[in-house]
Amino acid sequence: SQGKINVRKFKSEEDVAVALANYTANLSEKYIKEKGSFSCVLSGGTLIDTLRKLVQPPYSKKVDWSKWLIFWLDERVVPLDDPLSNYKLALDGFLSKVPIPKKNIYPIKYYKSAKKVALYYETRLKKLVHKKIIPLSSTGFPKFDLFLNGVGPDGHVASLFPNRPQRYEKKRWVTFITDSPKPPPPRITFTFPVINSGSHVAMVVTDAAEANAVAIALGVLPEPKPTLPCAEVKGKEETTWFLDKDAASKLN
Ligand SMILES: O=C1O[C@H](COP(=O)(O)O)[C@@H](O)[C@H](O)[C@H]1O
Repeated sequence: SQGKINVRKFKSEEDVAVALANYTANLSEKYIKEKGSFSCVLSGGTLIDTLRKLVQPPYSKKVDWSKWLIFWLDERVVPLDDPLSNYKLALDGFLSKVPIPKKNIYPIKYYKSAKKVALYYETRLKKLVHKKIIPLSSTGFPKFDLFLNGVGPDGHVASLFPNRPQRYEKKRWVTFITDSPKPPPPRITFTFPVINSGSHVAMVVTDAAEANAVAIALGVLPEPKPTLPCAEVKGKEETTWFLDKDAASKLN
């Protein structure tokens, strides 16, 4: 079973950034108290900029960064120092600003072959589950504490796109795509069974370009068949949509 869905609407992107910092800092405190660590899965795109308040006081002071574990929702198959890399984006905009131990950051190693990159990350995750660094959910997939997801204008989430088969993957933890409609074409991505085994999922959307996708996902506009990938995201405890005025503009 999946958890409840919350929709939080804000006047501006700035207000979303503040609320997201508060929400993430509170969850970090809760999980560290309960289990001694906090696993956080980062997407690329605009999300990293929306996280900017978290690395500033008062939030940055409240968080025990030494207990954070960082993973990626998806990655572009490019070297880690390439401007298109989601790792580089997170490093420059977030990770370089807070004292998360290097050993707790799990970048997705680059190989030329997308298939090899996906296999590498899945194998790495399986080892972490075996060592009990990440727990296994009753679903048989790893259980992360928080997913911080963005949404694309076409309704994609992670690198799971509307007209691509990866969104239907049921067995693998990580899969790959070589013809992503959004550049660059080769990417790897967590699959839906992994995302939907996560405890908390934040869907962070701050652009008018995504307003239609948001309204479809939240049942205000009719769903296409098959529905959009972003409509299929549901965390085990809760899914919280953080929307600014523009992203929420088609909800009323
Ligand atoms: O390509 C990607 O796009 C999505 C959405 O990005 P946004 O810029 O529209 O927020 C992102 O979540 C994903 O991680 C990224 O690889």
